[in-house]
Amino acid sequence: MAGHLGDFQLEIYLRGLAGERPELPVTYDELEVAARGAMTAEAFAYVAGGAGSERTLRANRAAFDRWRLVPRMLRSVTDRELSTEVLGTPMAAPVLLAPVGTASVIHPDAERAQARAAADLGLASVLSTAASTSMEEVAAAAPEANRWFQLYWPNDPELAESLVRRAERAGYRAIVVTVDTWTMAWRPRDLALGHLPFLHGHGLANYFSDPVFRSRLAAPPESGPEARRAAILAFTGLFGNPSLSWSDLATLRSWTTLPVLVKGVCHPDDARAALDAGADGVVVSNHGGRQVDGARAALDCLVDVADAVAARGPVLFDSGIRSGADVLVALALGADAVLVGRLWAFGLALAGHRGVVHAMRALLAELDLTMALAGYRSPADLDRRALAFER
Ligand SMILES: Cc1cc2nc3c(=O)[nH]c(=O)nc-3n(C[C@H](O)[C@H](O)[C@H](O)COP(=O)(O)O)c2cc1C
Ligand SMILES: O=C(O)C(=O)c1ccccc1
Repeated sequence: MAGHLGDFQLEIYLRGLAGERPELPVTYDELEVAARGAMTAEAFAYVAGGAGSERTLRANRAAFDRWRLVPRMLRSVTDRELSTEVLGTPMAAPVLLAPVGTASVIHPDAERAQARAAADLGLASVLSTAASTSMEEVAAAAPEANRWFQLYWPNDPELAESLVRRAERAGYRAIVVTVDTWTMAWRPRDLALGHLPFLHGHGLANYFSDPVFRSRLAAPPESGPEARRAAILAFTGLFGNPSLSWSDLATLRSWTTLPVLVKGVCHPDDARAALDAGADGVVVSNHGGRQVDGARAALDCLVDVADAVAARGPVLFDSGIRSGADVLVALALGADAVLVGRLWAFGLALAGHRGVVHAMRALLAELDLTMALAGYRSPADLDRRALAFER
C-alpha cells in the first residue's frame, strides 16, 4: 500500500504486538504533561503560558469545541492526497511548524531539530527571528527543508533589511512578518518567575550574527560578559517597532522578491489592508493567546477573514491546534494551511528532533485518518458544509 500519513497508527500497533509501547505520548495533553517534567519551571511557564488571565488561551480551545464534523460515508476514500503548495512552497500536508522563539530554553537542538523534523516529514518550517540558532546555521543543518523566515521587524530599518536579505540568500522561501508582537505582552506566568528567556541570552543568534546589529555595538557580544550584557540590552532596545503602519509593508516588499505573509491578523479589515499593501497572504493568529488577553478566539476570526480575503491569497491559521481533527475544522472554515506551535515545542522538550517528528507524525496520522473516516479525500474537498456549529 502506498504510504498514507495515517500509517503511523499501524506502525504503533505492530510495535505493540512485538511488546513495545510508544515511548512518547500521542495526545497533546499528555505531551504537555510529560514535557512539563522534562523542562525547567521557567521554560515550561514561557512555552505553555498566555497573556493576562489566559482567557484568550482558553477561548482558542473553546472555539474548536463548538464546531463539529458531520462525517459522510461511502465516498471512496482509498486514494487520499494531503500534499499541497502554498505560495510556491510544496508541503506533504497543509501543516507548518510555527516560529517558536528562544527554543534553546526547551532543548539544545532547538531550531535545527525543528527544521530537520520538517524535512523528514516534507513539511514547511518557519524560523523565528528570535531563534537561538542563526538562519544560516539552520539552513546548513537542514538544507533540503522547506524553510520560511519569520520577521520581527526591528526599529532599526537597516537591521530589518539585513535580516530579510540574509533570509533570501540563505534559501528561505517566504517572509512571515509578525505584526502582533512589537513588545511582549503582560504574561503573569513569566512575571511570577521574573524570567524572560532573551534577557538570559536565548534567541539572539540572528541578531548577534548580523553585521548591522554588530555595527551598533561598542564590542562584539562574544568578547566577554560585559559586552554580552550590552549586546542583550541593545537587542531589547531595537527588537520591536510600534510605529509601523500598513504603508511600511511596501518597504519590506522592496527588500525581497520572496512572498510576504502577515502573521497576527484577526480583523477582516486588517486582512484587506495587508493584501492592499502588497502582502501575498495572511496568517490568522492571536499568537497562541500570548499577546492580547481577552482577544477573540483565532478560530472565530478565521471565518470572517477567509470571507474578506476570498481568493486574493492564501489564508493560514494558528492558535489552538491540538489534534488532527482540529486541523480539519480549520481547513473546513477556510484555512489553506495551519501552523502549530506548542505541539512541536513539547515534542522538542521530550526528545529533541525525534520528539518533534513524533509529535508531528501523530498529528498528521490523526489528520489523515479522521479526514478519510469523515468522507474526504483531500483538504480541497473540505468546506463549511463538513461542519455543524453547536452552541
Ligand atoms: C514559546 C513560544 C514562542 C513563540 N515565539 C514566536 C516567535 O518568535 N515569532 C512568532 O511569530 N510567533 C511566535 N510564537 C507564536 C507561534 O508562532 C504561534 O502563533 C502559536 O504558538 C500558535 O498557537 P499554538 O501554540 O496553540 O499552536 C511563539 C509561541 C510560543 C508558544
Ligand atoms: O514569546 C513569544 O511569543 C514570542 O513571540 C517571542 C518574542 C520575542 C522573543 C522570543 C519570543
